[in-house]
Amino acid sequence: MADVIALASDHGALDLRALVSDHLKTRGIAVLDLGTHGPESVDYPDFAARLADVVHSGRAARGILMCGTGIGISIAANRYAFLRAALVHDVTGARLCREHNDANVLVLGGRTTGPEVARDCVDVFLDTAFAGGRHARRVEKLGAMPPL
Ligand SMILES: O=C(CO)[C@H](O)[C@H](O)COP(=O)(O)O
Repeated sequence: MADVIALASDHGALDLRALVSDHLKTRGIAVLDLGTHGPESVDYPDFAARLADVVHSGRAARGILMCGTGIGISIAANRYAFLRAALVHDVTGARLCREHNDANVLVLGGRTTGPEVARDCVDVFLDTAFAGGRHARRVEKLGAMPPL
């Protein structure tokens, strides 16, 4: 289901995740919401793992992750070799993470990024293609990096 976008966050980005979900649905994009579904304190690695599972199984091609800053959940997501998760704070980052890094996961901070910027970042992330060329060689090297 290449058109499905998976979403997941911890409690630090509940409002932003709801906003992003609504925005995606307004664009006609199918959303697979992986939680968290309440305000209780949870652990962001668990939600990166949920998203990794659905991307790995092919239930979603791309995802958007959020935590308070986006930092912890991006660290967690990038433990999975098939995820290229980019923590972004502006539309330039959202564009370049697609053009240069072929990022398949956008990461936003629920406590650091406002709604307008977040919506713009989502749109640019979804609408920008990987540029390939010299960047393809580098992305291939990312995928081939052995664990030490
Ligand atoms: O941003 C985060 C990780 O990078 C988390 O959302 C944040 O650390 C959660 O903090 P707290 O338990 O104090 O709500």
